[in-house]
Amino acid sequence: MNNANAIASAKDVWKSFDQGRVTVLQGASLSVRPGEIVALWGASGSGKSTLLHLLGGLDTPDRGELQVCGLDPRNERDRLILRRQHLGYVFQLHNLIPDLTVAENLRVPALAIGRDTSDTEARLRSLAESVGLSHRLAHRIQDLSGGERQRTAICRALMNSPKVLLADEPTGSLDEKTGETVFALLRTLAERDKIAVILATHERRFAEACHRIFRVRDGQLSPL
Ligand SMILES: Nc1ncnc2c1ncn2[C@@H]1O[C@H](COP(=O)(O)OP(=O)(O)OP(=O)(O)O)[C@@H](O)[C@H]1O
Repeated sequence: MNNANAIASAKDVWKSFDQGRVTVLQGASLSVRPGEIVALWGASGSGKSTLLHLLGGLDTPDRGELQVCGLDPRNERDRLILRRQHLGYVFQLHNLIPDLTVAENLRVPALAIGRDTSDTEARLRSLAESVGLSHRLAHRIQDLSGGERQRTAICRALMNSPKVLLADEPTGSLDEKTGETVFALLRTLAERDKIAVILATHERRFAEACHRIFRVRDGQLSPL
């Protein structure tokens, strides 16, 4: 693929932990276009989360190049812009604030960038509607089902209209049917809103339902 069309890319990325004793990524490369959902598929411990963390600027590589929305996640200033405006994260454990309501959780990212209140309210209502959560906006997270929590987490990740969504085993804590619903939602959002979704999963069936699969093995990524 022509890297010029990539909204996110990694080139020959290396990452080790424990003063180099554990080498996880050994020349990993990928590129992702807007509107596609791409799977990082591999066994537990293969380095899927590590790569997502590097792309999201949550950690830095030992070497190699990274690009997300034309910015460099290795650079502190770019990282801040990426986190606030261009990137959304969805994790296996949703990381929502349990005592707050769905609507209150969704306001958090908008508050962080000082978004206008009426704009925020319109956005959260439209997102909640698109994932079937309109009737839950006033409910606290702790009173929701696992699937509803994960759908809330997806909405929260989308509040600031990111161009790239990093999803780390987002279906991992859900039962089979709910997992499928959440996955289908991510795929629809990618296609409808032209968001690039990078999905880490060890489940082959979800990987196969993505537009493209990168197998993560021996520290490298190979397209399947
Ligand atoms: N901060 C860290 N310090 C030391 N080792 C780490 C650290 N983060 C990750 N690792 C190790 O790197 C390897 C890859 O971890 P990573 O979480 O990226 O794998 P994964 O493919 O996402 O696995 P899973 O599917 O189980 O989440 C593992 O062996 C893990 O123990």
